[in-house]
Amino acid sequence: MVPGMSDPGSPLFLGRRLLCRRGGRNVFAGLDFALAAGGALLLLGPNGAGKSSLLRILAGLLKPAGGQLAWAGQDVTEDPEAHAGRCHYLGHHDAVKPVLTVAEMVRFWARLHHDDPLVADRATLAALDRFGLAHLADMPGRMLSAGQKRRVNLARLLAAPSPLWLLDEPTTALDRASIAVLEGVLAEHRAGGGLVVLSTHADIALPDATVLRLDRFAPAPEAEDLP
Ligand SMILES: Nc1ncnc2c1ncn2[C@@H]1O[C@H](COP(=O)(O)OP(=O)(O)OP(=O)(O)O)[C@@H](O)[C@H]1O
Repeated sequence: MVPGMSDPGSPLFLGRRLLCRRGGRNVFAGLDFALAAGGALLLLGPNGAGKSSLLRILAGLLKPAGGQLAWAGQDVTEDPEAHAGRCHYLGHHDAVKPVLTVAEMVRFWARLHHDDPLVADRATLAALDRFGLAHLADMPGRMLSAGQKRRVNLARLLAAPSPLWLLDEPTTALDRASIAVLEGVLAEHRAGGGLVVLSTHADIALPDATVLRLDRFAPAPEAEDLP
């Protein structure tokens, strides 16, 4: 069981009447969701529908123009640090440092999470192994391919466990075998009570996920948007 989880079945992470406004325009409005431990939200919709914006709102990186977000019944704005501590947010850009090796980057995350360096090192090795990166452990970030960089980012999900995974198009640049590994990792995270919110334009197995089509929450054009 991931630390910080409540009983399976009861809603743990809730969004109510979320309104997203960017660049002076409403992107989506009236968006509700409820996720219990082990639950998943699959965000779909065309380019510009607001998938990345919603993920940034859920991570606390972007303030919604309206609505509420609650974790275990508490508004997340009451304790933003606690919320940041329970999220793993993976955006479009891979946080890969050109001069650090694969192992150094993953170990950085593991040591943030695990106080005992031996435990952190074990978690690093396990994460590298799971994402097929063990043979690249000593390779600097600048020499990695796009898919290898993406796998380094995904490895931190395992190296530094957290209950809420917010993943923006995580399959980008991954080959089919790596997508299968990711699918297995997501399933294990959920089986342990973890939550997943994931946007994608590709096929990925996320059994029993709640599907949110962001374009369905597009508000009617505002007066100033009309020609
Ligand atoms: N930094 C920004 N400033 C202003 N508007 C923005 C900004 N980033 C995104 N937007 C706008 O917000 C809307 C939603 O963008 P977002 O990136 O959330 O969509 P998306 O569904 O993730 O798209 P894609 O499938 O292309 O990744 C778009 O109309 C976009 O132009």
